[in-house]
Amino acid sequence: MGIRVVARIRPQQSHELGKDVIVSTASNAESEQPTLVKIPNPKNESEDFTFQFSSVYDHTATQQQIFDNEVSPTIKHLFNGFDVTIFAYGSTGTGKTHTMRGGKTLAERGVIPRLLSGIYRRARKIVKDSERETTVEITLSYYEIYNDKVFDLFEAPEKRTLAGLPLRDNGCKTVVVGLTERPCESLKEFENLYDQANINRSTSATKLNAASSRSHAILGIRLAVTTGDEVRTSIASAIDLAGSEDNRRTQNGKERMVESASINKSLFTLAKCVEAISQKDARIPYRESKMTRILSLGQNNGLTVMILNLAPVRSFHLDTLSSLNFANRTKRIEVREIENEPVFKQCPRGVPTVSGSNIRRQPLRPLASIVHNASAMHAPKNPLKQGDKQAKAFSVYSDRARHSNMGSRPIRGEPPRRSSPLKRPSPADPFMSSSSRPQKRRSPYRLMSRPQPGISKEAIEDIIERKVTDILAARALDQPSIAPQPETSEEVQRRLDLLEKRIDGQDDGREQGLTFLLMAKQHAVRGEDASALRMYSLAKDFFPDNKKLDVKIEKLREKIQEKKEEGRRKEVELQLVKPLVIEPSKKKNRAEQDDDDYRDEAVHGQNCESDGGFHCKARTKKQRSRPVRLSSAELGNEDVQTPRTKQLLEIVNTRDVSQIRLLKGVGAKKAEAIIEALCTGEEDEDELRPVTSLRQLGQLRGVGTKTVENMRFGLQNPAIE
Ligand SMILES: Nc1ncnc2c1ncn2[C@@H]1O[C@H](COP(=O)(O)OP(=O)(O)OP(=O)(O)O)[C@@H](O)[C@H]1O
Repeated sequence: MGIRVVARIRPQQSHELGKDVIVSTASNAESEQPTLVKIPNPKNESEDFTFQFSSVYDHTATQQQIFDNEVSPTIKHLFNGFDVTIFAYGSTGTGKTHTMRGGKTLAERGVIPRLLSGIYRRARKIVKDSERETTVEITLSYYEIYNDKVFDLFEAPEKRTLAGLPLRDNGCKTVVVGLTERPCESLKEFENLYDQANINRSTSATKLNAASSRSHAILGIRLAVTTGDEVRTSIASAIDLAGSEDNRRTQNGKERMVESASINKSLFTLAKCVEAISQKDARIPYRESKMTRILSLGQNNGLTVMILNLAPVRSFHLDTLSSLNFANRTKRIEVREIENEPVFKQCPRGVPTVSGSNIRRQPLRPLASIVHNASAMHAPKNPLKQGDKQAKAFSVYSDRARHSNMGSRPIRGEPPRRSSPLKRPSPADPFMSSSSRPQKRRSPYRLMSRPQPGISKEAIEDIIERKVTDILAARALDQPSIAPQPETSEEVQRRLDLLEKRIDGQDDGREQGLTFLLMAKQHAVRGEDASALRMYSLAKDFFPDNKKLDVKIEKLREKIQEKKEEGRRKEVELQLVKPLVIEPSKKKNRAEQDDDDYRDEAVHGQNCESDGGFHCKARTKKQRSRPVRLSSAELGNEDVQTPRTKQLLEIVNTRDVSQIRLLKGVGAKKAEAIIEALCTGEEDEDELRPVTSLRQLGQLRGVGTKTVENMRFGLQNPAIE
């Protein structure tokens, strides 16, 4: 079954009234509902391009209509175990967020709140009709991809790390490591969660949209329908993509430009993926951006609806044309109409359990028939109404019934799954395919037996890999000895699983280990020592001989222990000593410290003449308010450091935004940039490299000598202490 692409043309906005409307809709001879979008050829206005989609909605379409016709029919399939993906695509300011999220009034609510409302309604009905024998559990995750980094929208922005959440490949799909999953029992609860999370989403005003989404937002709704021992799980993904931007029109400033470049790059990669899929290329460049890595690897194994948002006016002409062309290619992608296998609560080992992190999905692939028919598609199949202008042949494609032979094709490394039982097409259900019989399962080896002329090297490798995986899977199923013993503890079982994966060569243990290391570092940077220790311990499974890791774990344990003891000691002290007693001695230390600083600066000032970049002078106490110029010795030499330099380096090496941002001339943004510069290139190592000299600090991207001078000078400010 193909991706269902529907177009929605938004109304003119107040500032567009009186402007030239160039996008129109039309119906073809067979249906009343418009299915065609018309737009003039920018090079020859007397000629129209015509694009055909499953449905087309003009400015009069209501939120209710879009939901009832395009989204509501997917709900029952979701409850039958099919994954559903609904995404809005279009250039900035065309109505994606309006369509997906919508407004606050009942009538203005968008696809997402309505979808949740429909899901809860159906869930209640199922539970009631089954007299509570069937239960439905709904869990939510919500994240954004901002500047190619993944951030959990259920977490407050202060908790974000610079690098964002890491991605991990898990079989055929990419998962976000460490994403919050929130059980959500009612629509009310959802509304609260969703509203709160949307505050965390990155939006800004641009010239083209007063509340422009600067990120791609992905809401995952996981459904687990349990009847007796059987659990049927499926996921609905509702995605509000950020809009592509022509920066000649946005007049974006520097920061918006960086976001815009990232948005455009990911959308360009999405377009390249779609192009590669429809060209049947062996390599689909989904790894070139996080958004495509997450999306193209999987959300499409089931039902997919793309809502193409368009603006009607001329100022969007080229953007609209480009979106229409993209949508035209997208609708040719076939996705497999396969439901998720139910699992059993007490399933034997070897049967995959379904959870957020291990549901297997598949990359988008074109059907052979689609490419085979590509040339036929170049000519419009649906005659236009009389009087309509003949469309440009190359831009019109028919959406009419095509069928897929892929429904029953087994997924690599997985037992064959049932294809959709929903086969009879009906106008009320746009997702039913044309065949009325359930498709037969096909042996995974059948593909192998047929000679395939002109087969590429990549295809051969792919077949070999599939064969090896099948054999390994078959072998694993034949080996009762590896079934778990009932008394095996969870921890032992986990370790056995990891070991088994490594022996089978099915998992790159190093990659997973590095992910744990990276997370450990992120926790350590945030000062969350206990979580860091847990992550390091998990990483240890992958690097059992790494002595450094042992030392790190040991040190962290000691640190946590010390902290605990310190805490206890402080508690006791607090009970015994008045806090005010501390103040005078603290002040005295500060004064002593200042004196030391001046003495050090005076000594090092003697070496200044040879330093081309920095000049320092011995100063008297009266000159304190002027920034201190630094000697080359101080800049580069780890041994010659004043207490203040040491203090500065210590602060920087905490990699703690809250501390670094307090330095003079730094602020939150620069602090983040400094930490990012410190973390760059460390992903593959298991050691944090400290900055050991001011010169090194000054060489970090975005810092420079002036900033170093300022930061160091600012240490006189008592606020730092
Ligand atoms: N169908 C519609 N009816 C009424 N107003 C609409 C409609 N579609 C969009 N709008 C209005 O147009 C403006 C831009 O819409 P929206 O913010 O949804 O665009 P967007 O595509 O999400 O933009 P960006 O990619 O920049 O986030 C908003 O003020 C929105 O209310």
